[in-house]
Amino acid sequence: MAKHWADFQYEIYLQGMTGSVPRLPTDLTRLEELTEQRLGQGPVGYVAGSAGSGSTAAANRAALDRRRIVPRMLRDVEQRDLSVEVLGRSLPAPLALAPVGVLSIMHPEAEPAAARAAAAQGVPYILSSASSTPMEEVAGAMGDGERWFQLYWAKDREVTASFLARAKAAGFTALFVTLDTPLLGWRPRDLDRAYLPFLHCVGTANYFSDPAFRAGLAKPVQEDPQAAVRHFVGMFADPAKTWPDLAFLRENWDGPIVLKGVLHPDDARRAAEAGVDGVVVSNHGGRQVAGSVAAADALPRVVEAAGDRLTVLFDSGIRTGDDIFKALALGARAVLVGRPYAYGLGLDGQAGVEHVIRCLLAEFDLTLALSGHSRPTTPSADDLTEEAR
Ligand SMILES: Cc1cc2nc3c(=O)[nH]c(=O)nc-3n(C[C@H](O)[C@H](O)[C@H](O)COP(=O)(O)O)c2cc1C
Ligand SMILES: CCCCC(=O)C(=O)O
Repeated sequence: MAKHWADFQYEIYLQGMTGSVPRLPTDLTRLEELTEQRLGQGPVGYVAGSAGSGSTAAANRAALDRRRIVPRMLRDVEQRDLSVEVLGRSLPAPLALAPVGVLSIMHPEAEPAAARAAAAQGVPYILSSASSTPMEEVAGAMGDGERWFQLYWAKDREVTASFLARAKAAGFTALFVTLDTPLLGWRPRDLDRAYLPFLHCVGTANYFSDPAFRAGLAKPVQEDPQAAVRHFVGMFADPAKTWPDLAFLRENWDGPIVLKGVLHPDDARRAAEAGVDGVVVSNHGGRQVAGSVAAADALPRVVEAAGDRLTVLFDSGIRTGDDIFKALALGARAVLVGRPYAYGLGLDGQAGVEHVIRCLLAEFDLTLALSGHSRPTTPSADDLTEEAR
């Protein structure tokens, strides 16, 4: 019989016969608390935190929880194939690791460990341009794993051009351009501790190692790290950008381009007109606009507007296999997951990230089968019911 992601379940039980249990919980919602006990409130506050009073992050969860699956019976789900085509590639499952910056605050092995975990499980890794490790080093750790690159679209054209050239040379194929962070959101949990993580990785980080970025500094990073961080916050993104500016990226990147952080159907239409390949329906895990629409509530209208012109991906709030099922049933081709793998990294390095990927996909495989499906492309709105708010 073909290997299924769900086999992880019996692997765990069978290992139990020799007295061993998983090192981390299989209910991934428990990871945040454990990571905080291990690493303290500063780093975990940054990762767990969100904009304002946290209402958007809560709404993301509520919008997924409110939708309930209506399982179907007797539909032969013995042989399942979770693979999906995304941006011209066949992925083993509808999952990728979301770009999460400054991972050295979670674990000293940081992004390379997360990227190795993704490559080992065959899942694409989207490297953040705010990585605490230079992108070439992360790419070098990945073997032939699928490398996608996330761009914060800098004010300084030379810095953007340098990032694109470096990413291309390092073998990154798709470009994820994050649109929802032209400014950093209002994040009280970090503000109250005056905790901005960039000073913690100024010696190593991707930005600070970039020649075009360094050219803009009056003194070398090591001599005045605070000035380097000040320069970074002033230029990593550009609130003056508008839709026509996308032409610069289209001209300077040969591979697929995906716009991350689209919530309005008209923005999806503009994305299609701009000639990009996809969008990620996302509110940045609730970290940017407090009071914003829940990502899952925005998804169906974006899917409708995209038609067959764009690949629609989804993130913000995915914690379980049934969340993945719901996002696909609402029209996403695949999902990204952020915080859970950052906690897995914090608790157990590469192995912790692999644990998170395997738990999510085992539970998704079982949810799919137990709901009467054997392919991730077949769930639809007909498989869901929506409870009253
Ligand atoms: C600590 C942290 C750092 C992040 N850094 C980035 C980043 O550098 N670039 C980006 O596009 N998104 C970034 N994100 C947003 C994620 O890519 C993703 O949209 C979000 O985490 C999804 O929500 P989830 O954490 O609920 O899965 C970050 C999220 C977190 C939690
Ligand atoms: C400068 C912001 C980079 C990290 C980020 O996107 C986040 O914390 O959400």
